[in-house]
Amino acid sequence: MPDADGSAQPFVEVQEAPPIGQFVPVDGLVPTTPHLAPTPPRPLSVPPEYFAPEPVDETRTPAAGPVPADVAPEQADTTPGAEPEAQPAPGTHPETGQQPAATVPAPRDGARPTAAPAGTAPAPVDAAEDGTAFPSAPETTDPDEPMHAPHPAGPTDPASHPEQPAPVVLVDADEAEDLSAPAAAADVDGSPQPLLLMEDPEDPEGPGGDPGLAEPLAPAADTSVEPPAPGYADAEREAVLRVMRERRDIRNGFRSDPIPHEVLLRVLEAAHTAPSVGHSQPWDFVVIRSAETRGTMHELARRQREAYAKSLPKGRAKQFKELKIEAILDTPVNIVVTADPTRGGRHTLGRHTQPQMAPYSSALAVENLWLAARAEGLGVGWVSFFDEREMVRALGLPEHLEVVAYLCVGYVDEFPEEPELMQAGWSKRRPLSWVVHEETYGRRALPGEDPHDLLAETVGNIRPLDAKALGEAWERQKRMTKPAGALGMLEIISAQLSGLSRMCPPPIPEPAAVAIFAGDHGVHAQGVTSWPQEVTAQMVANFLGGGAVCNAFANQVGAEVCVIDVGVAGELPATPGLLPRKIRAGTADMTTGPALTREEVKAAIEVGIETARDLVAAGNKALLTGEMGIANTTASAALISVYTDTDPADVTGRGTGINDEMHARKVEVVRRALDLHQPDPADPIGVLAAIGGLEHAAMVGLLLGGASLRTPVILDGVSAGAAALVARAIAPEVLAACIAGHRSAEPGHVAALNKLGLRPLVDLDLRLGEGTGALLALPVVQSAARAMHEVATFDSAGVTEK
Ligand SMILES: O=C(O)c1ccc[n+]([C@@H]2O[C@H](COP(=O)([O-])O)[C@@H](O)[C@H]2O)c1
Ligand SMILES: Cc1cc2nc[nH]c2cc1C
Repeated sequence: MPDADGSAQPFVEVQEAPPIGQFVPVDGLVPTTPHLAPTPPRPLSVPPEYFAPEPVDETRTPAAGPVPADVAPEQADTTPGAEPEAQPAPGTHPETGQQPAATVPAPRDGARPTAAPAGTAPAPVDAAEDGTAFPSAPETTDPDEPMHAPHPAGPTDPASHPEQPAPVVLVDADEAEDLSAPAAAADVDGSPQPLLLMEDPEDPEGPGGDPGLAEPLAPAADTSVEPPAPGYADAEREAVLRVMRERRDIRNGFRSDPIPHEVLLRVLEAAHTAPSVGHSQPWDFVVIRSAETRGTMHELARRQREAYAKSLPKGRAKQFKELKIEAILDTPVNIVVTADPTRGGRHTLGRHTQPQMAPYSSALAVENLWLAARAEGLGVGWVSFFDEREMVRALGLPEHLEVVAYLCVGYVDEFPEEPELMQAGWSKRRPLSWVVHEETYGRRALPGEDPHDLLAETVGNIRPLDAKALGEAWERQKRMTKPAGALGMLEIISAQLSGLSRMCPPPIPEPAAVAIFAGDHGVHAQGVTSWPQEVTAQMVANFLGGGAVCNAFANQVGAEVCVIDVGVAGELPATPGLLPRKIRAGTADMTTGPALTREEVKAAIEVGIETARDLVAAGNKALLTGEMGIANTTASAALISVYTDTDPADVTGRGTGINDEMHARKVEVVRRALDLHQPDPADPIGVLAAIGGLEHAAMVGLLLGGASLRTPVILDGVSAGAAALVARAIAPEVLAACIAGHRSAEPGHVAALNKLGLRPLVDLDLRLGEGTGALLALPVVQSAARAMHEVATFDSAGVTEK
């Protein structure tokens, strides 16, 4: 198939060469399974504006030799019953030529799912091996290092192949990248971002507040005459930066050596020079050495620890159990840092409108103390497992004081290179580029760089599966004590997880979080559902209260439930667990005009990307899609009709349950909307704006965000399927991260999965949404990864191979 410029695209003639985890229906061949054979690289089918020019990176190793020889060729040789000219079916096991035993449910339209030929040309091996699934500086401990640029593949006009016949590059023929690289790409549609003006941050000290600068501020110097005040010499500056970089919150490895008085004095003096609101210096430091007092405090912390552990999802609680969270008894000195909110009297400068400036000031004293302690070789651990009032009483502190910190201080065996919580896999460091905004919130740019578009940056960081890790996964499966191919689809999933994470065995996808995006739909006015619109908000309250099916399933599998209001019509009260990210209060009626503006679509996609970032940075190793939105199966049907080129009658289902009359109307509503907008599948943002929902757009963002962070995303039902089609139109390689959790009873979902070439793991006629099908599939995915870690090899177990 020629590209827009007439040049031939590799693979396109290979029908639907499906990405990993995919099958493609082609008449005559059953069953179908995902396909992991490496395919040669091809240009990305992504709009050119998604990519910045690739800078030359001298440090990159050129792509090396082919994938282990047995991966692709064996498939071709051993596929049983193949037509002479036929290529092996996708998902054919590279070792045995077998396909998983489970059959794929036949699409409801009667088409039989079949295999597509695999692209079998050897793929170059990914040269770098950083083994880091998270994109923040995998090759360096500095998260703020400048980062690699977007994928070097040349841009390709998506309009040239609007149906995206899935010639997706599965295997990363490129290099491992530091995904925190700022992508200096243009805005997706070139439209300017809305600007918000921000005030300058207030100086916490107020004018002239620093004790060392007590004189009134001099008028600004004439820079043409006087040079500015000097900074520190290079070595001194480096020492200051080093102490900040190497400060750690220490819980392990404390020693009992006493701290000399002069050392502790220097540390407390440093704390006492901290900036403070209105120069009020609201802190006091209570130095505790007594074993009895420390014992009392240890007991208080132990009780709080238990209460916190009980509040955690099981997946997290398991991890938490392994963590040491305080060293009260292991350290010779504990220091309580307090804030006196009354210090300085009622007219304390700067505290008038912001009373919280008093404890903030004491927190700055804590940081000073911490840095000075690090420079002395002293470790500090800040313990916050206390009920503050309980602690005030236990320590006999004056009742008007606030406790800001309880610090455990002592000499240590060593200072870990990374925060202990990172080392334990509890969390990940957020790159600096995620948090620096230029002038207005959302215009992300590091100093000296042009602002970059979040969507473009995310798309630029999505990579195909890593060939080396994929090859290692197949090799390992060959050596595991089981007949080759005996784990069927799970072998494919575990290979996908290896290729995605670039690690073999892959990380076990636990803890996991389901992100439930909630939004309302203007098309509700057309009578396409029998449920009132307010049920969306009511069900959100139910999710947050823990009373919905998704909560029961999440409890069962130990996942966290995270609810995001991206467009609920009504106001939702602030509640723990709810992320208020409303872009607008429901979409407009797509039968009378566009459902959304392009800007709203982009904003909702960004909500999804940010959600992925937050959940992954918080330590989640799998993301699950969920949604809630009365009438959203109408929008899903419209999206699926566009991306599968199927008549609305074949992809419009009964959603929450409707009678024949309402169903006929729903089909006509979808048809009318498509007639009105004539959506162009090559313009995914435009498609979402015309007929999509806010939760669909946010799920697109979650998928892209998850893929860019090399984190698996388990898809739920019909709306997730619709979102995956849109996400693939934006970035075909997004499918490397996607796992179809289940098959919904909605006919559109089957069409979507067929088009995506994804095989669902669970097929139980569910039609609920809210992440339930994805949650049921989670243990299957986790089992696939765990088998790679725990199953013995023929050698190690002394089992004879055949
Ligand atoms: O995920 C599915 O496959 C699915 C199938 C049918 C219904 N739903 C849920 O039901 C709601 C939409 O249904 P409806 O009939 O109001 O369009 C929405 O909240 C979805 O989460 C979800
Ligand atoms: C009760 C109810 C629960 C849901 N969960 C997801 N979509 C839903 C729709 C309804 C109507």
